[in-house]
Amino acid sequence: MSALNPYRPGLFISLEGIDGAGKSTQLQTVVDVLRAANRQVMLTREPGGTEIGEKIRELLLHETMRPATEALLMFAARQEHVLRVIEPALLGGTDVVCDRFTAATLAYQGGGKGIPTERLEALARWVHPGLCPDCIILIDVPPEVAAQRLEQTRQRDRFEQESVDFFARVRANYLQQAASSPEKWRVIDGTQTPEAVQKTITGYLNKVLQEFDSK
Ligand SMILES: Nc1ncnc2c1ncn2[C@@H]1O[C@H](COP(=O)(O)OP(=O)(O)OP(=O)(O)O)[C@@H](O)[C@H]1O
Ligand SMILES: Cc1cn([C@H]2C[C@H](O)[C@@H](COP(=O)(O)O)O2)c(=O)[nH]c1=O
Repeated sequence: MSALNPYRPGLFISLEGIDGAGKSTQLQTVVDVLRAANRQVMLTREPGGTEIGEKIRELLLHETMRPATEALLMFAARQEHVLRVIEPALLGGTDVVCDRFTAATLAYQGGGKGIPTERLEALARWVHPGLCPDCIILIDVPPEVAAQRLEQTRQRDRFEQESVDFFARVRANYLQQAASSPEKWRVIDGTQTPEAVQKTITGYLNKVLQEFDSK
C-alpha cells in the first residue's frame, strides 16, 4: 500500500524541474532504487505515455498555439494517461515513476504563461479526482544554469526555446508548490554533480520506502 494513499497498492512518484535541470539524467536512479527494493516499477512520461498522448506531445512540442490550448491539450493527454496507464498500474500494485505530472502544468502554463491556477486546478479535479503523486522530486536549478546546459547539448523544442525569464517564473511556481506541501515535495539542488544528485535522490527514496514499510 502507498504511504500517503492507504487505499492504493502502488507508489506514485513524479519528477519535476525546468528544462535542462537534469531530470532525464536521474529518472533511471528513481527506477533503480525502487527495483532494488524488489518493487515492480513502470516508467512513463507527460505529455505522453499513451498512443494518443504521444501524438498530442508532438503537437505540444512543435506547433505554435495559445497558452489555453496548450493547457487543455496537456489535460487531454493526461486523461488518457491516467485512465489507461497510471491508475491500472497503481491499482495492480506497480509503482509509477512519471516524468512530470500536473505540477508541470501549474508551473509552465500557470506560472510561465499566466493561466489562472484556479482554472488549472479545476481541470485537474475533473481529469484525475483524488489522484496525485505520493511524492514529487523537484530537481531545482537556476534558469541560467539550465539554459547553458541545453545550449551545449541539443536542438531545442518549443518549450526549450523559451526565455530565461519564462523559466524563472516556472521555477518560482515550482518552488511555491513545494513550499506549500513540504510533506509531499523534495527539492534537490540540481547544480550538484550528477553523482551527488543521484546520491541525494537515493537517500530520500530509501527513507520514503522505510516509512512505507513501517505502516
Ligand atoms: N547535475 C548535472 N550537472 C551538469 N550537467 C548535467 C547534470 N545533470 C544533467 N546534466 C546535463 O544537462 C543536460 C540536460 O540534462 P537532462 O536531459 O537530464 O535534463 P532535463 O531536465 O531532462 O531536460 P528536459 O526536460 O529538457 O528534457 C544534459 O546534457 C545532461 O548531461
Ligand atoms: C507535463 C507538462 C510538460 N510541459 C512541458 C515541459 C517540457 O518542456 C515539455 C516536456 O518535455 P520533457 O523534456 O520530456 O520534460 O513539456 C508543460 O509545459 N506542461 C505540462 O503539463
